[in-house]
Amino acid sequence: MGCSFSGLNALYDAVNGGGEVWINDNRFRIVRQLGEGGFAYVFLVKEVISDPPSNPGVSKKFKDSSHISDDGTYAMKKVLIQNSEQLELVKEEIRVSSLFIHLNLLPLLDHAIIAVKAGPDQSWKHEAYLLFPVHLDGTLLDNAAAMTAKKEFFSTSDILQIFRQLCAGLKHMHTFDPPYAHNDVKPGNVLLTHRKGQPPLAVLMDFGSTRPARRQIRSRSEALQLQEWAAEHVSAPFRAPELWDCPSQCDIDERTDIWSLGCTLYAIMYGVSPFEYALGESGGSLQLAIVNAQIKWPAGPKPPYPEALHQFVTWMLQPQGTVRPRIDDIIIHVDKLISKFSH
Ligand SMILES: Nc1ncnc2c1ncn2[C@@H]1O[C@H](COP(=O)(O)OP(=O)(O)OP(=O)(O)O)[C@@H](O)[C@H]1O
Repeated sequence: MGCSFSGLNALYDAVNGGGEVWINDNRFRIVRQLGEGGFAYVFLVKEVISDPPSNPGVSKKFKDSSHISDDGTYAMKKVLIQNSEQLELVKEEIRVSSLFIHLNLLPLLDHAIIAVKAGPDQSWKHEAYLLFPVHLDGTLLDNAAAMTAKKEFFSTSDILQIFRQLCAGLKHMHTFDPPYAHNDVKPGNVLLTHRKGQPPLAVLMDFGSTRPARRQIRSRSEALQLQEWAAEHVSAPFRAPELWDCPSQCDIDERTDIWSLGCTLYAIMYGVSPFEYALGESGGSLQLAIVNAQIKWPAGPKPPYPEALHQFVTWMLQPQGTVRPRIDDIIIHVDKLISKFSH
């Protein structure tokens, strides 16, 4: 077994062959695949209730959670672990995901790491299973792409309400003790749920790159180490300038996320990060466009977003991290825009 199998086969192989998986004391039936990432597959699963319950109350954390779904469906992420470094990364993702409890941050409900015999040499490999509430309306990226295809756009009011919720989730992380940076804020990491008569619910997910935010860089080698880490963990079009070209003497903080937040607000409006847009079809260096904070706005009458939103994005895309606004400043400003543009 390994990456050559489809996710579903791998899962059936790994777990007793019946399309079912146990996570600690709870049994789930796999309904379908929802998505996939680098080394992960995400499935829609439905809890199988045994009669009588096999071991009631043992998996306490999950059973006590306020996120038990009405119809027993959840999202289960299966992570294929190739080596000890990946095992440590998954353990860190599990640790960090368990820290935050906030309406706009996807909670980890339960998890299990198992060892399986795999591959032609039947060597031992690890697999991790992470259980989350499911959001079936897709990510902000999926929604923006579907709308662009239909030549539709989010209203200014919906954009501000979605953005406000992301800020609320990030504020929880940025004001944690110690403060955490999400490090991968982008439309593909925001799950949306449409609600009748209300703006969509926005939930920030994927804490695989989340780390304590504050780092003191005091040498060339520390700067290079940070750049290397960022190249692997922070999506390039949304990555802050100081993570591309880090000075040998500097203090990095959670404002790397504010840069990504600015790119995300742009992408909710125009479908791509501002720096992907700046490069256009002619190509060029993404890094150069980012460190020069080269922002271009799509021309044309549609979509008709107010200039105040453009200025808001430009404010967040301040190339110098130390003078970039903090999440509290952003929230004050977005609340003002909400009262101005929402009716
Ligand atoms: N709770 C959920 N509800 C519905 N769909 C989900 C859920 N979690 C993840 N997905 C889907 O699965 C996809 C991959 O999930 P996720 O981003 O957690 O994986 P990843 O391996 O960390 O991805 P990446 O390589 O982009 O970092 C998401 O883009 C989304 O489409």
